[in-house]
Amino acid sequence: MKIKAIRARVFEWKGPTVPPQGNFCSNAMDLVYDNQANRHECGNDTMNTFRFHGWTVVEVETDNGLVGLGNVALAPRIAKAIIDQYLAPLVLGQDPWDYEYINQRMYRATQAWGRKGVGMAAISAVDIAIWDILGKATNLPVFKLLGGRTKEKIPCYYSKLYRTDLKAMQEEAEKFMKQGFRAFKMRFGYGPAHGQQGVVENLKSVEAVREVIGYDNDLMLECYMGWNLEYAKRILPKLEKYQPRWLEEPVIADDIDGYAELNRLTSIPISGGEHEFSLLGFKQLLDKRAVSVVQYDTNRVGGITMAHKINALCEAYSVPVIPHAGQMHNYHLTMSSLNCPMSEYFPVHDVEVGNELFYYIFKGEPDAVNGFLQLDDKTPGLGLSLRTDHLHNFEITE
Ligand SMILES: O=C(O)C(=O)C[C@@H](O)CO
Ligand SMILES: [Mg+2]
Repeated sequence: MKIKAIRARVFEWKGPTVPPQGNFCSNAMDLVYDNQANRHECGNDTMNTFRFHGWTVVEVETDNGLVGLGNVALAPRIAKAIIDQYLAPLVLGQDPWDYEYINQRMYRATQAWGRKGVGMAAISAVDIAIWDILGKATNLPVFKLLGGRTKEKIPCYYSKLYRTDLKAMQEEAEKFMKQGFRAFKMRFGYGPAHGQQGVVENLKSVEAVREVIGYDNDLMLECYMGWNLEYAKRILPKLEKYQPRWLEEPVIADDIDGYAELNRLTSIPISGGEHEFSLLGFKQLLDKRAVSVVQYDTNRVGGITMAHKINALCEAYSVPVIPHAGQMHNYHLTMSSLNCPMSEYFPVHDVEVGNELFYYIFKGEPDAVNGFLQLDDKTPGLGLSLRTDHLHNFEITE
């Protein structure tokens, strides 16, 4: 079997979106938009550079007619250019079963500029498509090629609860508790740029959600790189009484020593990884004990080939892996490893940040039932196909 064609298309959402509300998610840009002077630059939406309204869909085709689907949501137009200009010539003509060799070719050929960020994301999309082909070629789901079924079904945590008004957050938590979720991730809205008032607001939101979900459900706290070490050290002791399962991305991904200091500082496990890339990138995080939960995203880290290696590495360090975002490319890794206890799960909803666009592009994603996800033993490959019913809302670049 040989790879005969690779097609990368950018799907950009032009349909209706939920307008951002100020402070709905603390993030790395907060510190460059102070509260008053220049927030108008971002239309009062400091998260505006962290939207995922464009996705690159990759189709890899073999000489015996199999087509594998891959995806990438970081800098989609750049990812397409990387795939078209740099990766496709390395992959065309190769046997998809030589997936390790192919992944190494793409990774090594782009070392000068691609070992972090969109270079790795582009590699991920091609690699994911190759694994989809391998599943289709063997008539097996991808997880059966990685280690098989390690769980009867996958526990998942409800992930949204962006910072809106506290009553709305409580109603949202209530609604999804009733749907059977037993774990919830919420977003902080404030960070160092908002002073002590922001600290109080952050604590109020955690209090409000705990009030609804109680203490026999898991609560995870998402900072999305919006704090710094000083602020995190100040607020962490105040958060301990809420017993969060983890505190996610308190500082920017490059501040690995900051992660490690916080991870040693309190009883709250620090999590991260959705902005880390490659096997050796995660070795660095683990060697420094920077995180207690690893959250790579398979469509960023280097694909299924790389994620499978990172799963083994994390197992050796006894650090659990709970991949970022859920989505099918991650579910197969989670199903196939005992060291992956659960998945993130975004509900299907109107387009907002854009993580939810996955549901508008692909068919086949499992719905959460009572806080669990199921993968089918008989569905070959990833189990995804392209939807046609939302195409009218996308601008597609070939
Ligand atoms: O789901 C996550 O962990 C994310 O970081 C999503 C991002 O959009 C911030 O909520
Ligand atoms: Mg996150």
